[in-house]
Amino acid sequence: MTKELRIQGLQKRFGGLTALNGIDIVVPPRSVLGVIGMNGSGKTTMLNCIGGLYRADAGSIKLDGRELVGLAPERVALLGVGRTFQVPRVFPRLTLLDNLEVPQIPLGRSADEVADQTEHWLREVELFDLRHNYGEELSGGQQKLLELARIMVTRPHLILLDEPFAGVNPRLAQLLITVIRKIPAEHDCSVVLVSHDLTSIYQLSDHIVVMNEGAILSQGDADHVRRDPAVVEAYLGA
Ligand SMILES: Nc1ncnc2c1ncn2[C@@H]1O[C@H](COP(=O)(O)OP(=O)(O)OP(=O)(O)O)[C@@H](O)[C@H]1O
Repeated sequence: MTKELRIQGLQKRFGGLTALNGIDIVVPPRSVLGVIGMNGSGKTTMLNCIGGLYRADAGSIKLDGRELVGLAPERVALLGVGRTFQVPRVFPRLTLLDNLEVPQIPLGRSADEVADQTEHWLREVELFDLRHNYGEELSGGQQKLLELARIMVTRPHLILLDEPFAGVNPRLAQLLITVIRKIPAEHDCSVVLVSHDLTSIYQLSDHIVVMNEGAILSQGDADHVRRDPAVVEAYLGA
């Protein structure tokens, strides 16, 4: 069952720089949260704190009441949080089949279940015909699709997508949008989507958070955020 993500008072500093300055966000079950903001506003840092790559200095991050702050990335992953990266991290020397089978090893699934999940997700991202190819043979956009499939085979409760559309050609970007849109309802999983691609964010998100210098500048649905004078000013300049 999908779980609620509740972030309260999240702070992260790097030396004298405050990258996150008291962030409060709730991501309800089966929803898509879009996160936008200028370069350096703290979007990736927030994903890194949720995923356990960075330890927050203050605040809490709870997945259905379970505190994630202080857990190692592997523990967070085992609790059902999947993560993709700005530069996709597929296994370059493994076939696509192996890329999707490896993450299922710790889950103790039967061989049939592993094969079913693998085939399902390779078809979903339209890479099944390339299943015997190596990760490194894919284009950058195909690698982003494979990376998404690789976290989805674990049946996560929450996925964190960092710039999934960056450097992806329009056809594959549209396929990514189609796949991401179905995830909450069909796979009972919430999505936190960080992107500079406002059109995709507006299309996909139930709720949008606009970050600025480590704080939340605005939040609401697409209509609210698009019209918020503070957002217009931040994006278009005063
Ligand atoms: N590991 C780190 N060490 C030091 N400073 C860091 C580290 N990670 C991030 N920062 C700093 O924290 C601030 C927020 O960075 P972050 O990458 O979270 O921003 P972002 O909104 O994701 O930016 P972009 O849109 O460019 O990816 C920046 O000033 C960045 O330089």
